[in-house]
This record gives sequence, structure tokens and C-alpha cells, in this order.
Amino acid sequence: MPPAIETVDLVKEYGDLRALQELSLTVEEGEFFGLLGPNGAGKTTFINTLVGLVRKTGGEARVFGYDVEDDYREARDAIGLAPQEFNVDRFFPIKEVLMHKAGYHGIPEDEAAERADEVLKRVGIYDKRNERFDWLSGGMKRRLLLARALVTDPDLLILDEPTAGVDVQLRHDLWELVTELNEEGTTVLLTTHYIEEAERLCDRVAIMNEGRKVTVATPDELKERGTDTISVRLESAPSMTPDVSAEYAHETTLDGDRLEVRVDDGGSTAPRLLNDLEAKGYEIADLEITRTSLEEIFVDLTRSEDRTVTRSSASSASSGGDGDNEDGERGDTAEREQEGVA
Ligand SMILES: Nc1ncnc2c1ncn2[C@@H]1O[C@H](COP(=O)(O)OP(=O)(O)OP(=O)(O)O)[C@@H](O)[C@H]1O
Repeated sequence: MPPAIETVDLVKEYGDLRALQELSLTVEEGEFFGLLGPNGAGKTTFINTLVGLVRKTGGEARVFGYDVEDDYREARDAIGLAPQEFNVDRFFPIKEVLMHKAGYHGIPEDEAAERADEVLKRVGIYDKRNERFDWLSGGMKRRLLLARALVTDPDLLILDEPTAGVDVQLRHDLWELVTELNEEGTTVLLTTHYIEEAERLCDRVAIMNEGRKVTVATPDELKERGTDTISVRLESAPSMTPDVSAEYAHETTLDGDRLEVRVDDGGSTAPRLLNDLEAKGYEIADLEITRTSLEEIFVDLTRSEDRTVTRSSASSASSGGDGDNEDGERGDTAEREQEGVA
């Protein structure tokens, strides 16, 4: 079985701006994969390239082996997308919205009606099936986007910041539901700003910054890359910073009677640090070890000295002639109308 998502040197340029820069990424079938990155990193552009809303400038992109442009229909039929924006037709009852979506993907009307009921029940808004989108609360709207993504029974579920602005209860409900779907075999690609969400849900995460892949790792591997801080309270405040071994200490700071030493592995280094301090005549009152959080590691990895726009050196060499409109979107009006994309 080919990977659920495979991109090789994927490039997207919006005029002079390179939103995706030679991005190569593989998501295996059945994975729960997270895409993390600060605002403007290119996450939505990446997703929109996969679903055909954005036409790539260069490189390759395949979904279950189907080229996202040459085999657009097959690739798109395999994907259920819950986008960041509420792009739902406001004039129809939500059950009909779901039936239209299923119909667009070639599902006969009777089956579409059954599937619509089924997914509305699954996301917990079946009792609202005859109401219009505008009449739903913000949380229900999020649930509907998920239902719409699920109505075609996709093999790849793409969730673009599904829990942005939702309350704690709904966030947990959504987490539970997508975990269940993943356990049933659906591959999940999730973008999020919530590090905790990625840590809790994802098998692996890719961290992106300015259109590039910074790293791909499991949340645990990422945390391993962080440092620990051993915080020691001394019985009395020394007049100068104790001189501890540079063999294990990356940085040592003193604030009154509190000494903080940054090391790779706090658990194995603490006994040695205590021995060293006691050998130098310091008396220890207490000791605490803290690990760098995933959030700090993320901030570190995506810190950018230069936040200015990255200019393309190859904008004229685009693989193009592709007739993009100004948004770089493909001219598939039927799909865009169906999804309500303006
Ligand atoms: N249609 C467009 N036309 C021109 N530039 C665009 C377009 N869409 C996105 N961009 C630019 O491409 C870059 C990547 O944007 P994108 O929305 O993909 O980032 P993101 O990681 O999804 O950000 P966020 O976390 O804020 O949603 C940004 O600099 C953005 O301004």
C-alpha cells in the first residue's frame, strides 16, 4: 500500500512568496500525524495542495499513490477535510449540506441520507439535522465540519485546527472521536497550535517553519531533545556562583540561595552535581528537576532571526503555465461551490 500522503520537493509560490519550500513529507497509512508550525508556516497551503484548492508550483504530491493533480478525482475522494474556516452553505438544513457533499462524491441519494444521519449522530448534532448552519452554536459548527468530512467515509481525514476556539468539553469530545476513527483505521493529518493536542494525539509530528520542514519526530523524541534544569536551594546564599563541572553543566545561574544548572539529563546528573557541591562545602536545602516542555522545544525550533517574507529566487522558473487565479486555486468550480469556498 502506498503512503497516505507523500510529497517530494513540494513548492508553492504565491507571486514572490514561497509558501512551501521543497517540502518532502511522508505520512504512512493508519498514522495519526501532526503538522505544527507558527502562523504562516504553510500548513494550510500544504493541505490545500493535497485537496486541489491550491495548485502546486513544483514537486510531487500523492495521496494513497494518486497524484493530486493528474488523478485529482481519486485523490480527492480519499480525503475528508474539516477546514479551518466555516465554509458551509448557509441556506440548507445541515443534513442536506451533508447529502450534497456525499452526492458530489458519487454516493446515491438513499445512501447519502443514511450516511448523513449516521455522521450527525456520531458527532452529536443529529437533533439539529433540520436546522440551518447559521443557527448552530460555534461548537456545533465545528462538529458539522467534522461530520461533513466524514460523510464520504474517507481513508484520510484532514483536520485543519479543529479545536481552535472551542471549549474544553468539546475539545475532549473531538479528541475522543478522532482517536476512535484513527483506531478504526482512518489516517489522520492534524494541524494545530496546541502543543498539548499534538502530544496527546499524534504518533509523529512534523514541525514546519516558513514553508520548510524543520523536523519530523514522535512527541517523545522531541522532548528528549530538550534539556533539564536542576534547581538547588542552598542553606545560605553564596557570594559568587559555584563553579560546577562544565562536563555536564550547559549553563549555571545563581539567584540568592537558588542555583539553577541546565543539563541534558537531570535524573542521572543530579547525584553528581550534589556530590560536587558538597565537596566544595555548600550545604543543600532542597533540589528539584524540571524538564523542558514540548512547547519550549517547539518555540526553539521555530525561532526565526528574520521574520521577513522569503522571496523566491525561482519565481520565473515555476513549473507553471498553470493558469492559477490570484489565490493559486484550481479552477474546479463545482468542488469549490460544493465546499462553499468563496
Ligand atoms: N492565497 C494566497 N495568496 C497569497 N499568499 C498566501 C495565500 N495563502 C497563503 N498565503 C501566504 O502563504 C504563507 C503560508 O500561509 P498558510 O496559511 O499556509 O500558513 P499556516 O501555517 O496555515 O498559518 P496559520 O497557522 O496562521 O493558519 C503566508 O505567508 C500567507 O500569507
